[in-house]
Amino acid sequence: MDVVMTIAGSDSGGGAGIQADLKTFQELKVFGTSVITALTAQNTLGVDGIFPTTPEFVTQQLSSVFNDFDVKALKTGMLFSADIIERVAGEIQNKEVQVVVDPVMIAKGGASLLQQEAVEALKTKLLPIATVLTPNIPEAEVITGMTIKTQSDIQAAAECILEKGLQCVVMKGGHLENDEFATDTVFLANGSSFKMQSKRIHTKHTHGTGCTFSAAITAFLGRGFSLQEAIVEGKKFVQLAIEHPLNLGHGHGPTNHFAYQTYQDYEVTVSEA
Ligand SMILES: Nc1ncnc2c1ncn2[C@@H]1O[C@H](COP(=O)(O)OP(=O)(O)OP(=O)(O)O)[C@@H](O)[C@H]1O
Ligand SMILES: Cc1ncc(COP(=O)(O)O)c(N)n1
Repeated sequence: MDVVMTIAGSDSGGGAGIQADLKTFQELKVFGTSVITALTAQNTLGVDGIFPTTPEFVTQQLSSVFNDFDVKALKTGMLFSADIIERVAGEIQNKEVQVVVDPVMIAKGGASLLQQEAVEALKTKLLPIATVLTPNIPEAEVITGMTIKTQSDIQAAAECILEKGLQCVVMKGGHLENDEFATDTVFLANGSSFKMQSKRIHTKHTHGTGCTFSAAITAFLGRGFSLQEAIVEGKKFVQLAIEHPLNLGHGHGPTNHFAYQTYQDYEVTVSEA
């Protein structure tokens, strides 16, 4: 069985973070290991508290897993501080592992999951060793310092991000104003690009969509899919998870990680960007 890893924060409400990642890994038939960067006291209504792990203990968790398992692919989610980012980058930079970076910054409820001064470490330490980055539009704006409104802004921001040395950036369109479609645009370092379009679901149950998407990409990479196949199939996984909500909690509820196995009937439209 292929082994993958998530390096992220714990969501006590189970919809995002480590919990969403491990559920996704399980559904996609890879063996999930985890390195916890912070505990959050959280539910579908918001984040009530954050208790970060010490950077030393993040390193210890990474060593324990890497000393025993052949990790094929990993993802990072909530990393919280510059210290933790530096520890993570230091531990993974010489490993033969595909690295999916979900640059988690702000939770849906508005809580900050990444300290402001950590953005520089993300850009200079983690992006150069990433295989793929999956920013939403506000995250891409913070990383590039650009304002992103149009498709040409998306392209310019993606090109700026690719200059950091990673192989691929998936610009997620969940936050774009479009009533009909949720469109993500994928840019590769070799100059090619493509669009992935799915039906926009009108629901408030989108807690953890970004975590679930990046975990699904990681699982497919771990299983040996090509980068493009892993990204497109990851989009299908998150689409089905949003489309068949569980209706849990009183706020922004979790997505449905079981849906991919139950309903295999969705086709993501892939076209030229
Ligand atoms: N309402 C929706 N209907 C269908 N797909 C959606 C919807 N909202 C987001 N998506 C898709 O879900 C994936 C995650 O995108 P999103 O922009 O929500 O990430 P995110 O903001 O980083 O998520 P999170 O806030 O959970 O970290 C993308 O593929 C996006 O297109
Ligand atoms: C531990 C953790 N990691 C990531 C998110 C982002 O998810 P969302 O933006 O859906 O709140 C979160 N809320 N909590």
